[in-house]
Amino acid sequence: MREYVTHVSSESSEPSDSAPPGPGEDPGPGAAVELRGITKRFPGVVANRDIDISVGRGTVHALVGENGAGKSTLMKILYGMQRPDEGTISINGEQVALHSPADAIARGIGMVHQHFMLADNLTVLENTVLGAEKLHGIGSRARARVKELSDAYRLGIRPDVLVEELGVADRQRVEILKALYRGASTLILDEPTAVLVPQEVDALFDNLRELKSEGLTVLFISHKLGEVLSVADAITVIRRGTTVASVLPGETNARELAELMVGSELPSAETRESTVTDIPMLRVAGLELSATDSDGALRAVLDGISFTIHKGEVLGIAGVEGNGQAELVEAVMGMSDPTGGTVTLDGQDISHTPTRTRRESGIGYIPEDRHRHGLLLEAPLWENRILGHATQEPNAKGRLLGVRGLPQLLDLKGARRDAGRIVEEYDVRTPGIEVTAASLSGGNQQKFIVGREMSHRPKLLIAAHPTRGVDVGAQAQIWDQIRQARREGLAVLLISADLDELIGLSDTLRVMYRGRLVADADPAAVTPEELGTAMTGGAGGHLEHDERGDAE
Ligand SMILES: Nc1ncnc2c1ncn2[C@@H]1O[C@H](COP(=O)(O)OP(=O)(O)OP(=O)(O)O)[C@@H](O)[C@H]1O
Repeated sequence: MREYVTHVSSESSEPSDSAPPGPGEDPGPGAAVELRGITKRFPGVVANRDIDISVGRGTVHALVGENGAGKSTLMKILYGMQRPDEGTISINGEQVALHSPADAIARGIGMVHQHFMLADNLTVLENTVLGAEKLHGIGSRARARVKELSDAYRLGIRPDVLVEELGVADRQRVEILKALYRGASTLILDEPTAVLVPQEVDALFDNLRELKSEGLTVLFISHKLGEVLSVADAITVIRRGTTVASVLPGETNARELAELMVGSELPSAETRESTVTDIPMLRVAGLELSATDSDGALRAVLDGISFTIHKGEVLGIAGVEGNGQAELVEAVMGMSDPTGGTVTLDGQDISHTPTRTRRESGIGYIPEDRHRHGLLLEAPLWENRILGHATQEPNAKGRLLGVRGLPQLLDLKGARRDAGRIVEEYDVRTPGIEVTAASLSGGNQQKFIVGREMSHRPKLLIAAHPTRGVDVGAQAQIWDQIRQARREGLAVLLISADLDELIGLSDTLRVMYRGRLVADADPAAVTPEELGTAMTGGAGGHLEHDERGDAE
């Protein structure tokens, strides 16, 4: 295995003088990517400041840093989506100007975004060649090339399957294949493990090692420091827009990395203490929902779901994405119309009440898709303070007018003031509350949503992936906030792909598989691997399997 690791130092900031390789020529050792003195300014923010990174060809290079540190901006610059204000980009020793992703692709840069960009109703093969070639009449050459790439990198691609039938891990492999098909020799992956279960993470890392052994270069962003240490050959730490260190995984550990990222020590984890009462807060009984498959068959997406969450209890639901968790959340929030079953909140049957009423009755909601359900991306932050809470203080004033459909008067000053408070208390890194939600980094958007939802002191918090995309420091802070509220009686329905989060926060853990709750696990005893097995339909370990899936 070849390893090229460059430390950020004065010597390494010398410009590379190696000539670009000719077509088909072995590029030999050297840097696949060199970024020198990259600076990028947005109004009120310097997102990247004099960044230096050298990524060795044929290595896996990780980029870590707290939320808003500037990682995504830097990767967007390398993928031609943003132009730097200063600095140079060299690819395989040649200085380049990238005006668009097409330029980057032509230079052998591929990117797999966090939100996949595949067309559900097309096959894997069609998705792979889409954009690179005309779709009608995909020739046998394209098919052969897809198979060849899939075999060479052991991606296990089935070309004729519809993408909608694939799970998250398979979709990710299609995205990787798609980049390889376009000739990528350097792959950028943005938080690739955020949505994978442990077994899938292992499989992805095998794929990355395979790519590396064939001479490809991988550059990835991650907040999961344990994973970074296990797969990367080199790690660059970015803090407040600039590179502060480049380290070797063998010479550091997660704590040290976290300290480099945040510039201070991390809060230590809290010990487990139970605050569960015997007062039911949310009772879900016999929830049923069906959906029509692509072949026209009716399939149960919620199949007799029953559970109770008490005051002071966190009920965690483990499951591979797409097994009904999203539908369960929508049903409890009143965003869908289940065909059977009841939802009771604090003794009130809310099965047929609209979402707004449910929120007003005390449900806080951290949605899975923050862009679709959590934020108005083009609106300023203070307006986002109002979203979902337009009839509640501090966003509304006066009494209800009693006229149907007329809300209270909006209290814009109140909303502004409180948005400022959330920014302060939840350490949302932003130049102010007047900027759009879209201009915040992903992790900072998430912190704002968590702050907003916790501000209304909900009785029940529905938290879908509450710390997805946030850095380790902010994650510890959000966990503390949830634990603190739980101590004061909050009930939480927690859906998460982060098994450490599920195990660490939950008082009760259940596994969802194909629309049913199929197993119970003791959070104090179960391991992430055992949970991962149950989530993919397996049995064993510290889990009690429930044949009917409706133990209530
Ligand atoms: N289009 C934009 N307009 C204005 N500001 C922006 C824009 N994109 C990013 N920023 C700002 O640049 C800074 C860096 O953001 P970036 O998304 O690169 O951070 P990140 O390290 O990827 O964070 P995270 O881990 O939360 O994804 C942040 O302060 C962000 O608010």
